Amino acid sequence: MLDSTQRKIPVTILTGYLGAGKTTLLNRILTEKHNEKVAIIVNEFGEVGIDNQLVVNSEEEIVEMNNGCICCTVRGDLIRILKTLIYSMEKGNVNFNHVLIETTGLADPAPVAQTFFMDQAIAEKFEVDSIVTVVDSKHVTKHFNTKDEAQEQIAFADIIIINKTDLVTETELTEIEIRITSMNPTARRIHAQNCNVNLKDILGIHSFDLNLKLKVNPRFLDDHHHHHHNKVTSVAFVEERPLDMRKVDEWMSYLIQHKGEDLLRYKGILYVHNSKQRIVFQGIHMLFAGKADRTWRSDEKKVTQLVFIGKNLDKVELQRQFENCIA
Ligand SMILES: Nc1nc2c(ncn2[C@@H]2O[C@H](COP(=O)(O)OP(=O)(O)OP(=O)(O)O)[C@@H](O)[C@H]2O)c(=O)[nH]1
Repeated sequence: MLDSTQRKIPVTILTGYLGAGKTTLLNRILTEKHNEKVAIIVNEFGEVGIDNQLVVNSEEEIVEMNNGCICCTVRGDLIRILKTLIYSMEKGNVNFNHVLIETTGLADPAPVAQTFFMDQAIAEKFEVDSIVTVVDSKHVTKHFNTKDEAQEQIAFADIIIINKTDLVTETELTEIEIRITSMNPTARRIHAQNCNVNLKDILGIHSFDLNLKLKVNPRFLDDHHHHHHNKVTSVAFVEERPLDMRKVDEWMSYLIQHKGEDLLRYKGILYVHNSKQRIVFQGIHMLFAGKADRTWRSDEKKVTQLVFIGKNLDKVELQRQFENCIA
């Protein structure tokens, strides 16, 4: 049980634009050895939760929040979840000494961090350890001038993981680094591939400094957040009939060619005809990969779950194209 003499529970806020590598980092935290026992809160933008199915099996406590963006509509949920976690720990039902919040790729981290200062009960039990922002080297230059969220995530970070360095040249990487430094000169920058960072560099580092955040945003502690995600919407499909993989591939080629710019993120688990394995489907703009994942378990329902996040998404058209892929 926590009392006032005990240290507060450190909280890592994990941000990064859509597809940057947050779940990849989360899986490292869940599988690699470190001293923390981490309770995880995962928030996704689409109404169908895919990430929870891409997270490795582990004994850690994982709570999903799928009904809105953590920085806007579901901040109340976040407070409730944190209070429930404390209550469950005090009852001896769960055990953790660190909390990690994976935000949606569109979340502004400031209001999430603000939660830990504005709600007194939360502020008594928790403290922000750091804001860790994962950057997709391949796509970040697209976002520098257009995506407020991506910029806020960088500006507000304590640690910036410059990920996917395998997809860019040395020169491109230097340019990205210069740009990021100009946006946030104080954050520590770490280069990575598949977020292969030393977890000691990101967990339990006490690098969140409120005064520094107030310099970045003097209104950080004002409680009026109006964040409209720049007309980004999501479309999700859930289908129990198996899909024809050849048709899915054709559909993806078509979408990438015609809608690649607008498709910020698309991902899912596919139930494919004549395949014993789940097909995991991952896309960011024009970069798409579908690969065989684990075998379907006998105790689970085979079902396709697919989410598209982007601008100008035509739900009716996508629905028609998706239905055309049913085997
Ligand atoms: N080539 C390459 N691919 C990577 C790297 N890191 C992650 N990926 C891939 O990028 C895709 C997106 O990674 P995720 O970890 O799901 O990204 P995310 O930030 O959790 O995505 P959202 O939650 O949808 O915003 C996946 O297909 C990863 O395997 C990397 O360093 N290099």
